[in-house]
Amino acid sequence: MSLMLFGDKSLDLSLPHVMGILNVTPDSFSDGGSFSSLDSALFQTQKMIREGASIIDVGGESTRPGATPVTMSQELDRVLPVLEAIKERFDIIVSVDTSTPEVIRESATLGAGLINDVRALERAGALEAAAQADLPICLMHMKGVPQTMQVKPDYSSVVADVSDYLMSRVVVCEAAGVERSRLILDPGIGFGKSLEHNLVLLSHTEHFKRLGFDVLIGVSRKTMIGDVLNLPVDQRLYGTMGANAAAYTKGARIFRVHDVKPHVEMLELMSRIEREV
Ligand SMILES: Nc1nc2[nH]c(SCCc3ccc(S(N)(=O)=O)cc3)nc2c(=O)[nH]1
Repeated sequence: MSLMLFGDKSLDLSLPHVMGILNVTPDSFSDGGSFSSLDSALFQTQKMIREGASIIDVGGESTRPGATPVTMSQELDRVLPVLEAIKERFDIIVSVDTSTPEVIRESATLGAGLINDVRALERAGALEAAAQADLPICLMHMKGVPQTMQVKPDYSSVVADVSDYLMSRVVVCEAAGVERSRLILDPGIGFGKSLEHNLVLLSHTEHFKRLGFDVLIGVSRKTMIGDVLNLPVDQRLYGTMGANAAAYTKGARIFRVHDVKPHVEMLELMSRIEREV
């Protein structure tokens, strides 16, 4: 049993947990912004909860390669109404996928249970806002910026480089008063990585676990699946499940996915069998 507090709820992170993706951006890379309206966002949220999601991840800024940056007010206008509406209607942990201090602060006030920052609190003011929010924080590695991160990404040793970076962010967080027990690490699949880099990172998921942190993986429908299987984004479920299954066997416990039910069922069997003595 290893409980982690997520706002007013807690999760046993010795068990796998599915984080359902709720993109409230018009250009989200995989569902084409089909959840732009509040009603459809709530419908999708209800569906993912019924399918067994432990966390709903709300993101107001698309950070896929080539994405155009959003303004702070755009991000606030997209995220906060959805967060508020979800908290009013459902009993679920809501994580907010943001790098923006004001969004971190407002989201914490409105009852967010996790800050999920693809920029590992690098933005000015983000670290202070997250420290004050007293919430768990996912620190993810991104090399460069979404607009150019996929242009010939290069590492001397991708596992060492990514873990050194994440540990440097852990040190900075601790100095700001964030206890380690609140931190989750994420190698950032697809964020400034080649196919090979992504495969090596997934193969070495255990390395991040051995650093003493819970690990979150976000591989759902991403290009690396398409590169391996030569399939379009709407046919990458099985490859996504394979990647998540491999990451599970190597210690990952939170899986950020579009397809909740398949992963809940897959991970139920995997965790039951792994626990059998
Ligand atoms: N913690 C965490 N949060 C996340 N938020 C997102 S948004 C996805 C952005 C994207 C889309 C597609 C590609 S690609 N070119 O590899 O297909 C890369 C990035 N992802 C993650 C992730 O992984 N972890």
